[in-house]
Amino acid sequence: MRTNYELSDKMTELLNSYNRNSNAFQELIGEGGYMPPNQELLIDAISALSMGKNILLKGPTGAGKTKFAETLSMLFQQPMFSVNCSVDLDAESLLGFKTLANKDDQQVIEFVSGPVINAMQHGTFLYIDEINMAKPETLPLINGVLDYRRTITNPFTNELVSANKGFNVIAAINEGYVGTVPLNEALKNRFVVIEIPYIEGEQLKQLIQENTQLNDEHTIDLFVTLSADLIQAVVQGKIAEDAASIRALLDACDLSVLIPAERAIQRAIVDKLEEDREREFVLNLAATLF
Ligand SMILES: Nc1ncnc2c1ncn2[C@@H]1O[C@H](COP(=O)(O)OP(=O)(O)OP(=O)(O)O)[C@@H](O)[C@H]1O
Repeated sequence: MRTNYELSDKMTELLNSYNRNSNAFQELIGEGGYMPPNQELLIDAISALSMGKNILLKGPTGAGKTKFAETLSMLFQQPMFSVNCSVDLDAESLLGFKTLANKDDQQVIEFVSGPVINAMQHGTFLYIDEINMAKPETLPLINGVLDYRRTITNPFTNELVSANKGFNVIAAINEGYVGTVPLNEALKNRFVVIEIPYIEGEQLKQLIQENTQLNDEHTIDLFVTLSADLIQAVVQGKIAEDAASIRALLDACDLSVLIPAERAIQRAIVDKLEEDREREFVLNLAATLF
């Protein structure tokens, strides 16, 4: 495989174990904490990053996109600088800013690098979360960083910065979420897209067992069923996407250890919904299960 930088020993071990279909592959992924819904998703993300391509993790809220990025950063043994996008994101929060500093009793102007420049210079991963929350005019600033050039002329210092070996970009997008804007085509074009769906069934059961304090198997099974029903209701347009978030489900599982499950669901899932009919729908669902 042609790579833009040498794979770490751990990566080589990982790909070898995958090729041999060994359990070591599962164990290595397990260490990072992300539970992939299928192996293709994992292999495709690892392959793209190994070849120096940017990946765009696309999926609903609380589907594990950030967890996946952290797991990839662990697998590649690459620290990760992060940018959280919002409408306020500007060149300074991406690239850095100038400030006054004291050097040898003299005041000098220093440039403090932001996450993009830091990740490029250190040759590490850069995670851009909620990439479609940024104003459309902001991110094109880093188009050159994201394509074959892997460079940027820092507008604050006028220096040309080139990415060091190992620099890679992982972005996350939650399409259709309130406040998001469609991703600019030129920007989207610079990524390989990896869809991140919610995990379900046995995998979700295992995630609940490993990540919450709930250990009653029957109750866990009910939460797994609740999750499947919520996902279906989202697909049918009956409730907002947030209702099916695995993050919220894990909170409900935890709370149900100390308070009744229905109330746990109300606090963790129902009360975040905007409309009465959505809240009623989920409450009814919970009442039929618990
Ligand atoms: N497949 C999964 N494997 C491991 N953890 C998961 C998975 N899906 C969800 N989670 C858990 O759900 C919670 C939310 O995950 P995370 O923050 O990564 O989601 P996200 O997709 O980045 O959400 P958002 O779009 O809201 O930022 C975390 O506690 C995470 O561990």
